[in-house]
Order: sequence, then structure tokens, then C-alpha cells
Amino acid sequence: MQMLTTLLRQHARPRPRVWWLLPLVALLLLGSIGWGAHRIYQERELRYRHQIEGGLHAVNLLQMRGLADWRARRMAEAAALTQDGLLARAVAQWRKTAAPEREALLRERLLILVEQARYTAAYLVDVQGRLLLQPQGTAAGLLPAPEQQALQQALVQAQPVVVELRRDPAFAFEIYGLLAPLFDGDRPLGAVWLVVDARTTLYPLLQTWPSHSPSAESVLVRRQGDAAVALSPLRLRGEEPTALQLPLAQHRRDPLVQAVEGVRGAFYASDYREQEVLAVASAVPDSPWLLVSKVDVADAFSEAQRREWLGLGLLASLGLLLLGCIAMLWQWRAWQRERALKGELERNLRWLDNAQKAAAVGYFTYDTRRETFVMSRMASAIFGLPADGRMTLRQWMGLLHPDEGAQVLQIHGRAMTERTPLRTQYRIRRANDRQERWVEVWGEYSQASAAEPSRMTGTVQDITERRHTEEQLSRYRAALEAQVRLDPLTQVANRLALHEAVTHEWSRAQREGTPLAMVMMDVDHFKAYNDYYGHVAGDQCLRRVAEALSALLGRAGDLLARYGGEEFAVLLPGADVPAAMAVALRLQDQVRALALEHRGSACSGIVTLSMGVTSLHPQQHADVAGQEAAQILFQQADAALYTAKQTGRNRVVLYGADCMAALHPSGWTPLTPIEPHDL
Ligand SMILES: Nc1nc2c(ncn2[C@@H]2O[C@H](COP(=O)(O)OP(=O)(O)OP(=O)(O)O)[C@@H](O)[C@H]2O)c(=O)[nH]1
Repeated sequence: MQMLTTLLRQHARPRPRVWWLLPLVALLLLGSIGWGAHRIYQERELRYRHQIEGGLHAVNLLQMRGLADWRARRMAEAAALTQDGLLARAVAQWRKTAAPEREALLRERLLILVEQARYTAAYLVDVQGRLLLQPQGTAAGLLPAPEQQALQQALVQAQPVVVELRRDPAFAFEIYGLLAPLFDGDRPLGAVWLVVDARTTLYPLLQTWPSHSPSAESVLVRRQGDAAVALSPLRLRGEEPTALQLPLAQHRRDPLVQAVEGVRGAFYASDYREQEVLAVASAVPDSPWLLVSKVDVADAFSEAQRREWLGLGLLASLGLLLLGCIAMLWQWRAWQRERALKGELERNLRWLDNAQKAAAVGYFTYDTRRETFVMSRMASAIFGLPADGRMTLRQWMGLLHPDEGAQVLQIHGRAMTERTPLRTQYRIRRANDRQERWVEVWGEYSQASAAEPSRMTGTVQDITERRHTEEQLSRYRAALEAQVRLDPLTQVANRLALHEAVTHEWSRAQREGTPLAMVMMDVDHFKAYNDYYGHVAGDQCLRRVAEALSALLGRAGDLLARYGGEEFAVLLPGADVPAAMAVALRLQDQVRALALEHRGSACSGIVTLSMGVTSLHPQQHADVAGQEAAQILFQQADAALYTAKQTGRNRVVLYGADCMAALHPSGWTPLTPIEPHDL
């Protein structure tokens, strides 16, 4: 116990106040979330950078390789021309004798070069750089200065020489030139000048980008004195390719200048538009050119982010789709479960309804706070209400039978206050047809908690038919009871009724201290009557005697009974000996007054009675109980009757000691009591 108290005290002790720690914890939490978000942002940015730099590097490398391959292929084609002995002999012969068929042959050869190898132009030139032939016919004029220089170099080196990309007034576009020298043995014959349009063959190599970024482009750049000369195909700007000349000293931060200055790989710079760009620079093998691929930083990042968002969006969409599918599946299963439950509930309700109908029992709940009944269909039908299952307290009170309304309310009120089960039957007037019906209500009040309203749940049963049957049964039983105590011939009480009355009246006599008298009587010579007049007449005689006797007895409590055969007895509560004798004599006179002829009688010509009279007083028989008193009364009256018979009949004898001696000469013997089943 002590331990419990200690524990309770510990439990009840106020806890330390830590509320001031909460803002600190919240601040720390916020700080760590912010720091985490910053770290994630930094990591993401770094990842973007690596991703973009890697992508740009790959593009630059691919384009540079494309350029190198392209140049190598052109050089190989030019070398093949130099080594073509047939071509050299044909040129030598044509130069010796300019026959038209030889010229046509050479023109054909030049045409094949233009069409198959996709050169813009192909010229045959002599060793001085004079233009001799082209696919369309003879040509006139001199090689431009750079090509002239390249021709001399080619003739000296006996191998093709490239004239790098440049602008020439004779062409409307940047050109790339090749001079393939021709020799007849060791004797130089001239050369084939191959002209390439950079726009159609070279620039497309720089325009292959995996991105739609508008600022992404690749530029060819080379040093020319103190300037960087750049050729940009201007991939997506819809403009003519431009050639830029950037003085090195003025554009130090420009990516093209930096590339010319020797920077390689990926680097960040600011271009001629003052935009921050990411650039990758690499040298094109076997050429003075550098390839610079660049993209605006903002543009590249937004594109990478867009790609990531696209991926994320795709993932999120897939996730949502999956969630949607799961939700639909869950919903479908819930719907299936609900449908099964509903089915089962409906089956149960139907079963309950049928059971209620079969038993004519309805159930209800009464809410004491709302003063409303919620009932089953059967209960509504019993009260004669619509099947919506609702009934207010006022409605219910209106249905109660006016004779019992107050009593029913009292019974309900008591059950509610004392929380005792309610078992009651009362009458109602049905709401729909105002028919009077009996109902039996069983209910119990309950209350889940103090906050909840108390409610009564119970059953109501229409017992009208049962009540009617019970009433009929009780009437029938009462009639049967009466029949059991009635003599069928004379319609007066029988021996059983007499015995019950004697016991009952003796108890009353004892209570009230009053006497109780008995007169026993017997029709004289009745055997002779039967013998003379027949049994039917005998029955009739007995009926007339009984009628006469009952007509005389008018006092409440006086009882005439047929004791057996032609014997009658009269019980006289409150009668002492004189009063009993007076009644007996009057009875005798009454029968005599009938003057029923009796030719067989030895004592008179009419029907007469012999009577024995006795009266007991509780004062003299204080300890005698009902059964015993009845025995004494019957015995004494019978003894007196016996004496009356013995002494000549047609007389009244009062019981006395001599009567008993006469009745039982060998001594007194108590009479056996008469029980109802003896009848
Ligand atoms: N008709 C008719 N006769 C009955 C009835 N009950 C008894 N008896 C007859 O009543 C007669 C009674 O005869 P007893 O007991 O010899 O007596 P008694 O002939 O009246 O002679 P005492 O009583 O000595 O005067 C019998 O013959 C019975 O058959 C009855 O209900 N109807």
C-alpha cells in the first residue's frame, strides 16, 4: 500500500518545464534542414556541371574527329590524283596535241571528281598556275595567290598541298582548296585544283548537336598574326556563317582567343557578347585550326534541369499511375467487401424481419435525450406507424390507452430511475386504425458513460390474441370450477362446495367469535317414492325440494348443498342453536307446504323431511382447526338426523349426547373427512 502511495506521489510530481527548449529545437531543426538543402543544391549543381562539361567534351571530340577524317579523306583523294599515271599521260598528250577528244576525256575526268567526290569545282592548271580546263570546257585566268603558293610547294614536294579555309573574292562562300600535282615521269605537268564549299561539306560536320540549346555552337579558329580568326557556321541562328577577327589583346576572356592562346579542354569564359559560356577547345590534327565548342552556361543549365525535370516528371507520373492503380485496386476490393457485407446485412435483416413477423415481435431503442424511439419495421407495424422506424415520446404517449397511460408512464419512469429491467403489458390504440391492442414490452435501460444519454433497448410484442385467449380460458376455468362445485340435478352446491364452505366459515367464525350451525336433512322413505312413482319422478321431487329449500335461505353466507342421494345440508354461519332450530323448522314447513304426494310414505301422505341440527361456537372449540370442525359439525348433525329417523321421521332433532350414543352404540368414531376427489 505504502509503495503504491509512493508511486502515485512520484507520478503526481510536476514534470520539469521544457517548453523553452522547443524553439531551440525547432531552430536547430530548421537550420539542419536548410544546411541539408544547401548541400543538396551544391551537389546537384556540381553534378549538372560535370554532366554538361562531359556532354560538351563528347560533342567537341566527335566533331573534331569528323573534321580530321574529312581532311584525311580529301588528302587521300588528292594523293590518288597525283599518283594516277593515266591521268598524267592524258594531260601530257593533251598538252602536246590539243585534240578535242583528248580534251573531252580530261573534262570527263574532272566532272567525275566534281560529281562523285562532291567538289565544288575542279580545274586543271599548268605549272605557272594558269587555269587550263574545267568540267564545262576550257578555263582562263590564274590561280589566286594562296593557291599559287601552294602549287609551287606541291610541285616541289611532289604531293598534294592544302589551302586552308578562307574567303576569296571569286567565290561567294568560304572555300577549302587542294592542289594535287601531276608529273610525266619527273617532268611536272601542272596540277588539279580541287575547290570545296565549306558550307555544304565542312560546316554540316559542326552542326551535329545532341541538344536543342540555341546558344550551343562549334567554331573553327586559328591564329592570324595578333588576331584570332574564327569561322562560325552559326548553327541555329538562321544567319549566314560569319567570320570573326578578334584582336588577341582586346578579347583575353573570349573562349576563341583563349583557345588560340593555348587553352585546351573544358573551361569557362566570357565571349564577345559578354555572356558566360562553357567551352571545350581541341586542335584539329594536321591543320592550323582549333575547334571550340561552346554553350551559354545559363542555357546549358536550364536544359540539363529541364531534362532532369522531364525524367523526374516521368518517374512521378509512373509513381502516380502506380498509386492510382493501387488505389483503384484497393477501392475495388473495398467495394467488393462492402457489397458482400451489404448482402449479408440484407440477408440478416430479412431473416430478422421474418423472425419478427413470425413471432410478432419488434425491437426498438429509446433515446432519453432526444426523446425518440427508433424501431424495426415490425415494431412500427405494431404501433400502427409508417415503416420509417421513428416515433417521438409525445406520439407514443398519445397511443397509450387513457385508462392506463399514467400507470404505464409510472412503470417506465421507475425502470429508468432504478435501472431495473422493464416487463410490462399495456393497451394501446393503434395509430393507423385506432384499434385497441395489447402489447408486451421488455426493455432495459443502459448508459455507456456519464456523457452519453441513457437509452432503453427492448422488444415489443402484440399479445392481443394471446390476451383474448387467456381471458376466454380464465372464464372457462371459472365456469368449470363452478360446475365442479354444483350438483347437476338440483343446481345447488354439492358436497365438495359444502366442505370448502364449512372450513372457510369456521375460520371466519373463529376470527369473529360467532357460532356456526349445520342442518342435515333427508327425504323420508324416498326409496318407496322411487319405487312408486319411478326414478324420473324421484328426480323431479328432489329438484322441487331443493328449490323450496333455497327459496327460503336468503341470508348471505347461508348455503344449501345436496349432500348425497336424497340428503341435503344447510350451513348457517352466525346461527346458534335456537336460530338454527328456527331455520330447520321453517325449512320443514316449506317442504311440507309443497304438498308433494307420497303414497309410499309410511309416516305421511306427502313428502316430508327428517332433520338433524347442531351448532358449534369457537369459544368451546378454541383449538379446533377447520377440517376437524367440519368433521364435528357433520358428525353431530348426522347423529341428530339419525335420531330423527329412528324416532319416527318427519321431525327436527337437535344434537345432544343421546344422539351420539344412539348412532354408535359401541362407542364414538370420528367420520372420515370428505375430499373433493371423493366426489
Ligand atoms: N330418483 C332418485 N332417487 C334417488 C336419488 N339418489 C338416491 N335415490 C334413492 O333414494 C333412496 C334412498 O333410500 P333409503 O336410503 O333406503 O332411505 P329411505 O327409503 O328414504 O328411507 P329413510 O331414509 O329411512 O326414510 C334409494 O332408493 C335411492 O335409489 C336420485 O338422485 N334420484
